[in-house]
Amino acid sequence: MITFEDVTKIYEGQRRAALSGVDVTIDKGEFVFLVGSSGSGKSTFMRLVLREYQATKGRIFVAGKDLSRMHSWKVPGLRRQIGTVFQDFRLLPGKTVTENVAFALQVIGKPQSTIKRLVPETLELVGLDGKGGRQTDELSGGEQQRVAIARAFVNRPAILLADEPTGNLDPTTSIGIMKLLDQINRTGTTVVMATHDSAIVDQMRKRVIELVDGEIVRDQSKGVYGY
Ligand SMILES: Nc1ncnc2c1ncn2[C@@H]1O[C@H](COP(=O)(O)OP(=O)(O)OP(=O)(O)O)[C@@H](O)[C@H]1O
Repeated sequence: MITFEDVTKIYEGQRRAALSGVDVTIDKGEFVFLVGSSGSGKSTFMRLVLREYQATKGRIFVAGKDLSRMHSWKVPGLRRQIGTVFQDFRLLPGKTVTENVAFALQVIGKPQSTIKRLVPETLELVGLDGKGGRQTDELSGGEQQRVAIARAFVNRPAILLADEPTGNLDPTTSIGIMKLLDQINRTGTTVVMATHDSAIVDQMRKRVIELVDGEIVRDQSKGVYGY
């Protein structure tokens, strides 16, 4: 589903590589934690998958497509196959839960009938049944993250990228969010999650890829946060 072949990324004006010689394959349906200290390259990895940036060297394949050869007009199509979730939720202010989730389908031109069906179905899946009419700023952090996950998943993407999704949440709420991501993964969606949350990584026992200064130093199945 995601393959990096000897990928190096050097941002413009930088001397040091943000990612260096990264070789990795993430198969369809896998759940992978990306760990590493701040600045080790986790977000850069995700931005390359989304083709927010191009690799300086090497090749990246996502859902069978070579991103270095992809025309820019095809990038929106790529991103439709990838849901994203962030630490700071990034919901639309002044809009209800339903409006936030529906918006993701409206921008890709889905018919109203599909939106009417998919939004309540997805809100139920993420545990927000009955909360569609609420303003998102009235919700708890955990509930807001559920809205963000519903929005990311409503189009049933092949890949879900989560960058520190539990970073703003307390441990109990975080466990609920992880159960939800695990449930989404079990539907066949490939999940890649960057995190500093050692307790969660140790508890979930999924594949762990560790970056240090842009290089993969560990790739462990059923791994833990640190040795
Ligand atoms: N747009 C940019 N321009 C220049 N340098 C950047 C840019 N984005 C990231 N970097 C640099 O690339 C390196 C990797 O950063 P990246 O954001 O990928 O790390 P990270 O592991 O996600 O960190 P964190 O855990 O703090 O989110 C860092 O040295 C960072 O300063």
